[in-house]
Amino acid sequence: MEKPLLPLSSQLSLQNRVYEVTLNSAFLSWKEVETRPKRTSGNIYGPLKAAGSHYVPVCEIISVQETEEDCPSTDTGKWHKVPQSVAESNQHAFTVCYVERTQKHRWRCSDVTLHCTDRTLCLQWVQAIREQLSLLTIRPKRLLVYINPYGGKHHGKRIYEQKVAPIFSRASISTDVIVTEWANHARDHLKTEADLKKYDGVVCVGGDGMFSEIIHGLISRTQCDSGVDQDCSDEPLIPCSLRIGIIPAGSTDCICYATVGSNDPVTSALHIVVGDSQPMDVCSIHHNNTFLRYSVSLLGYGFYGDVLTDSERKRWMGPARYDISGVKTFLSHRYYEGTISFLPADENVGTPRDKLQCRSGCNICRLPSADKQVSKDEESVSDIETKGVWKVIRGKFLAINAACMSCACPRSPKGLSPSAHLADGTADLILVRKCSRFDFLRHLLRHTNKDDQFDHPFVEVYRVRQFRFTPRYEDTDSELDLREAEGTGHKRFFSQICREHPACSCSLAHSSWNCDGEILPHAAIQVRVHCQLIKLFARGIEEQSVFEEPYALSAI
Ligand SMILES: CCCCCCCCCCCCC/C=C/[C@@H](O)[C@H](CO)NC(=O)CCCCCCCCCCCCCCC
Ligand SMILES: Nc1ncnc2c1ncn2[C@@H]1O[C@H](COP(=O)(O)OP(=O)(O)OP(=O)(O)O)[C@@H](O)[C@H]1O
Ligand SMILES: [Ca+2]
Repeated sequence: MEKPLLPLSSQLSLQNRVYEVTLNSAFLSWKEVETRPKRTSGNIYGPLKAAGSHYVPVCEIISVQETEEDCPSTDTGKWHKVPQSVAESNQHAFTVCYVERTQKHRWRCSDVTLHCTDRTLCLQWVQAIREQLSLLTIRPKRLLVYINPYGGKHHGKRIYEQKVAPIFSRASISTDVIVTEWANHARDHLKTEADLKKYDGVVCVGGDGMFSEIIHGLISRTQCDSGVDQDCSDEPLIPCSLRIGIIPAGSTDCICYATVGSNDPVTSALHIVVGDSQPMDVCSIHHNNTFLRYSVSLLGYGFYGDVLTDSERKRWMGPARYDISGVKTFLSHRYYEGTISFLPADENVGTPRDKLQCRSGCNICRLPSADKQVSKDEESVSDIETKGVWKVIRGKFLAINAACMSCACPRSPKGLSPSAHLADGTADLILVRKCSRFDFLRHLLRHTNKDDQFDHPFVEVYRVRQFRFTPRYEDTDSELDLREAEGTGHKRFFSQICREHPACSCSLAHSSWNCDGEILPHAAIQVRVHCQLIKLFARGIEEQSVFEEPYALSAI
């Protein structure tokens, strides 16, 4: 058959009606054609413009296939009706499966079956659409999939088999699937064993912890292959080339929620199929000259560290463990003392308190950042950063949180820092100073509604590129306190501090860092944001209007 020329246009039938169907390099469209008599022109029959017009961008078509009439279709198992009308009296049809947007940023597979007058025309349409799809080279063809069978409510395997695998096979994506057998199985496999050249991407089925395993495996492998020493906190890291997909099946799923807008497995699978790409910042965390971990979502000391420590003992409860531990930690009302020093970001990346939220195609994330200027100006990242002025804050805190992105999740739909950006090379540092239980509750409540959680006198927030934290008990500047602690025992040391603050009923204690849901072994840490170190199969959260009025005719 000859190569079909574009635009291709034919009158095809759909549900007993005739449609003008057109394919060009950007869209597949079908518009109803009426064959009722034109009143103004007597007995002449002619097409009238009908209301129902549909436009599907070619980049959102998942697949096309010839449809066998009067027998079950191969992938849906549904029986097609025997054509009744004159228009459908022929048996030749093809089905186009495409992305449809529904509520709350969710995507669904939708399909349309168009009937042709003869088989040649039908094959011409199938060939033309397949040819356009083959030009979309950004789409993955081969994926390496890791499933954590124990994440969230332990539904990972079922979610993958029932909801995701059928979509991948419809889109002709081949997969190698590994169901993990122990914690860090996926990380170590990626780091040392996996033949990454075979794949166009890596997919994890699980929660934020499982995603963390994948990035640790991929980032370490990339640095190792390029001879970069991860222990050296000043050395720039090499970005990973493989994209990562997340099929949410965890307890928080904040990385999926904040990059796609929902925690729906079908939506995530479709973002993978269409080959979306969303760069993302990653924080590296060091203790002196030892690399500890990477973080992409929450790095939290104090409240969120304690919630995590307590919740790890309650893993058997599933996602509810965080709420139980959250209430318990809230009631214990512990505060922590220490010093935070940080390098503020340039003003052109906005501030955590502006209302500019990171959305699909975000302009802030497209700005050249200090990190990206490095190759142009032949100046190292550390040269640029040392020109900045470090700020130092010492005090008593209920929580110290760093969010590399919004951390939006079902528990907090706008997240810990609603205006944080996915790929701007900065993190938002949120300091919640010691305050009453009631005030802290007001602050927490604002994570669940539209009110500004930073609009409290005891909350400060800074956009930073690097920061350091030293808890008071490790702070060499507090030598007097330390000597006192050594000489008389920690118990007396802490009780003395509490006596100094009789008005507040909180108690001073040591906490741990919650690093994307993992506990860090050190409290004194150095953190640096690496701009766009990884890429996800996502596009950021789409503006609401994109799916409310998908493709207004005036825009085409
Ligand atoms: C009054 C209601 C207040 C609700 C406040 C909800 C704020 C929720 C903010 C969630 C931010 C999640 C950031 C993402 C962190 C992930 O990298 C990590 C791994 O998945 N998840 C967690 O650490 C899991 C962290 C989960 C934390 C849950 C905290 C729940 C606090 C409940 C306090 C209730 C006080 C009630 C007093 C009577
Ligand atoms: N086969 C396995 N057996 C035990 N643990 C595993 C296995 N595979 C992965 N893990 C570990 O399970 C932990 C939790 O997994 P995951 O993040 O998928 O779920 P979650 O903790 O319920 O969700 P979230 O991280 O979103 O709160 C991760 O730290 C991961 O390293
Ligand atoms: Ca960021």
